This record gives sequence, C-alpha cells and structure tokens, in this order.
Amino acid sequence: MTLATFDLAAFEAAQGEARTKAAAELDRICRETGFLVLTGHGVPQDKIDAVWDAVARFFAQPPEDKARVAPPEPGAPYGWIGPLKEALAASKGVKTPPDLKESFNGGPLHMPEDASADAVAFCYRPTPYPDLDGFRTAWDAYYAELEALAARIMAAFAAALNLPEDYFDRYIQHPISALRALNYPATGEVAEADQQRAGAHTDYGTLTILLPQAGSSGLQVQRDGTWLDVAAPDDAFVINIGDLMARWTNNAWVSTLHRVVAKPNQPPRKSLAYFHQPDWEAEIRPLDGSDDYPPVKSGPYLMDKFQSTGT
Ligand SMILES: O=C(O)CCC(=O)C(=O)O
Ligand SMILES: [Fe+2]
Repeated sequence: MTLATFDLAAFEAAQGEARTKAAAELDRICRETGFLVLTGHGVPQDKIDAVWDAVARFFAQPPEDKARVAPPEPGAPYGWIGPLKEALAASKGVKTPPDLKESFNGGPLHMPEDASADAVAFCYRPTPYPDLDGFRTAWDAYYAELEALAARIMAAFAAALNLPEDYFDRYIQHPISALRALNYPATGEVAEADQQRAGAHTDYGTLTILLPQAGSSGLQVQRDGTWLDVAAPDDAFVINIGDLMARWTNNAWVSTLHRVVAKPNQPPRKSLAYFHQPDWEAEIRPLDGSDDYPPVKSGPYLMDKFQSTGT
C-alpha cells in the first residue's frame, strides 16, 4: 500500500486556512491508518549517514563482542539484544517462536535531577555504548535530532486534534524515548511457521519514527485482516501512532498492527526505530474527558509492555 505523505515543514510554514487544512489531513491519516510518510523533517543527511555507518559496524562484530554490551540483567532495556531473544507478538498475548532480529537499544541522553527511583531503575539506566570509534557521537546526535523532530510532530498532532499547538509540551519535558537499531540477518531456505523477523505488534508509546534501510522491504501493516507491504520511502521517515496515543485520543486515532515478515532467502535488512514516550511521570487520560480508560502513568505503562516480550 502507498502511505499518505505529510510534509512537516510545509505545515509549519502554512498560515490560516492552509494550516487548518494540513492539520485536518493529518487528523484524517491518524484516524484511518495511523501510518504516514513524513517529509520536510529537516534531519541532516550527514547525521543519518553517520548513525547507519555506526550501527553497521556494530552489528558486523562477532556475537561475543556484541555481548559485551548486552543488558546487565533480563528485563533491562538498553544494549544489545541478540537474535531469538524477543517475541513482539507476545505483547498481544500471541505465542510465537522468537523474532529473528537483533537490536541495539539506547535511552534518554539526560536524566532530570528529580527522576524518581523507579524511573532511574528502568528508563534512566545508562546505555551501554559499544567501544567503537565514533559510535556514541553518531548515536547521540541522531537521538537528539529525533527527540527534537518528535516534539515538532507532537505540535502538529496537537493542531490535528484541535488543541493549542503547545498542548503536549508539558508532557514531554523529559521524554523517555528509546532508540533501537534493528538488524535482521538474511533468512535461510525455510521459514518456521509463525516466526517473523519482527512479530505482529503495535508500538507502545505516542509515535514511532522509523527509518527502514533504503531499498529494503518486509514491513507490513494489517488492514481489514490483510497484511499489506509498506515500501521504504526515499529521504523520508515512516511515522506511526502507538498505543498510548490511541488511548490518549480514546481510540479516535489508531495504533495499527504491523510486523516485519520473514520469507525464505531474504537479504539482510536494517532499520532504525525511535519510540517516542512522554515523561515518566506524565499522566495520560482520554483527551475527550471520558473515563473510558483510567489514567496511566507513562513510565510504568511502558515498562509493563516492554517486559512482556522477553523470551
Ligand atoms: O524494522 C522495521 O521496519 C519495523 C520494526 C518495528 O515495527 C518495531 O521494532 O517496532
Ligand atoms: Fe513496531
């Protein structure tokens, strides 16, 4: 399927009626598919190139070198999570063989001084950076760019929801977003039934900024029970709504089921996924004032979801 495109820079430059129209179009996309292609993002190409180079060098290492930056204990969120260690479908209560991917994960670049003990014990754990030339610089630079981009998207989301454009600011002073580099090794002759590169899931947070490797395939979204291929766009990100945003909008916006499908004899594939998540303490309750969902605290909500997928 071809995803709708939203030009963020054009929206930000638009005034009056044109701005209202662009916001309404964004609202329509978020209601219908919850997935879009984002252009006009402004993330410099040299920072994107540098992080791709860094993660390619990381994944090319032998497993024993990658294991030096494995999470210090099961359930800790950051570092190298090797192949067959996670089954994303488990977050939906579906039991499948583990996902074929490996990942490297990093957390927030700064910790607020008043971070609570439970936040420190989960999302503010230090990222165990690999000891590779320039890795940390490239990783952190990309993370910082995407944190700023996510705040711009949240302002556009506020406009789309007919809220003041700074509405979400108070919830994202210290977002606890995670950046995940994914590597899907080449697949073999036969695929095990129900085993995917990344099993069917929805994302947990507000929005995900995904950068699939150029020219790669395999990302699929489910529409009316059918899996549809999403191509990797050129010079653009794929954005999708997560569960917390769906909950915030009382399901007016959709957090769409997606996966990375495994088929026999696929070449390797990489992607970068930035999972945007409001401040640990942020309380999310439906914007329409209904009590259809009880309030949830962003941090513990994320932690529960994350810890449901370990194998
Ligand atoms: O690698 C991809 O293209 C998507 C990965 C994904 O959906 C996820 O990690 O949440
Ligand atoms: Fe996802």
